[in-house]
Amino acid sequence: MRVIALTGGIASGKSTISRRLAELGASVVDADVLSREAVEPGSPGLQAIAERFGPSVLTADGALDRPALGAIVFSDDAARAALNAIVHPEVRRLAAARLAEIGRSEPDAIAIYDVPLLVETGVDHSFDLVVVADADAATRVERLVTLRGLERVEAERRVAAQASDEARRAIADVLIDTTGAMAETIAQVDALWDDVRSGRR
Ligand SMILES: CC(C)(COP(=O)(O)OP(=O)(O)OC[C@H]1O[C@@H](n2cnc3c(N)ncnc32)[C@H](O)[C@@H]1O)[C@@H](O)C(=O)NCCC(=O)NCCS
Ligand SMILES: Nc1ncnc2c1ncn2[C@@H]1O[C@H](COP(=O)(O)OP(=O)(O)OP(=O)(O)O)[C@@H](O)[C@H]1O
Repeated sequence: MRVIALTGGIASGKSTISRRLAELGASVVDADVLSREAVEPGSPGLQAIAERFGPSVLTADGALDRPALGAIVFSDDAARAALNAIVHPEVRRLAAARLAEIGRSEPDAIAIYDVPLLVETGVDHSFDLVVVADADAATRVERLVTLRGLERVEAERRVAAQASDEARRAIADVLIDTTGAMAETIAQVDALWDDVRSGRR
């Protein structure tokens, strides 16, 4: 099995890329999905969050109130670091387990680990290739405002809570420019897939 890490800032187009790679035959593991599993009702992660942030970050039925917690952690670096310290070790554990499972059941698989915070959490050497979805910060803010309905200030906070474009480019083996037409993103993904399948990458 080969494991390709796919990273990029918020609204950079990672989902578009991983969806296309899945269509082409890759097995995708998504850190955002795992981070939701890590805080399911009844999980130690959710309990730790409730202890650190108090009952205002829980909904009436005891689940995580994501907008409430987001409002806290995207405007407070210390709060975000505390949340990361609770959630990220569990995400890492779940990702390792999922990838190991894929490796066992499909030894020839090309696995994609879609991980928004690869720079922030530290790149180790377990990836055969690092692919970065590359859209500049201004484009990402614009997408968050126009496509996801965030207030501009909120969008800017989220972008500022992440690594810089330069830091992500510095770890990239392959850059996919996601600022053009959708078809151009797809064409770059298809070319990458051909390179990986044929061993050129
Ligand atoms: C703060 C939370 C509750 C907000 O939930 P919400 O549903 O609004 O956002 P969602 O989880 O879908 O994340 C959307 C995007 O925000 C960005 N983001 C999320 N968490 C963080 C973080 N801690 N630091 C920087 N960016 C982040 C990522 O680009 C992510 O793809 C949630 O993001 C969370 O629990 N974050 C901590 C876990 C985490 O780091 N997840 C991201 C990668 S594993
Ligand atoms: N050329 C392009 N390539 C990729 N996405 C594009 C392009 N042009 C516009 N978009 C839009 O930009 C948005 C990118 O969002 P997407 O959910 O793919 O990003 P993401 O990196 O997965 O975000 P998040 O970190 O929030 O999970 C989508 O709404 C997509 O339709």
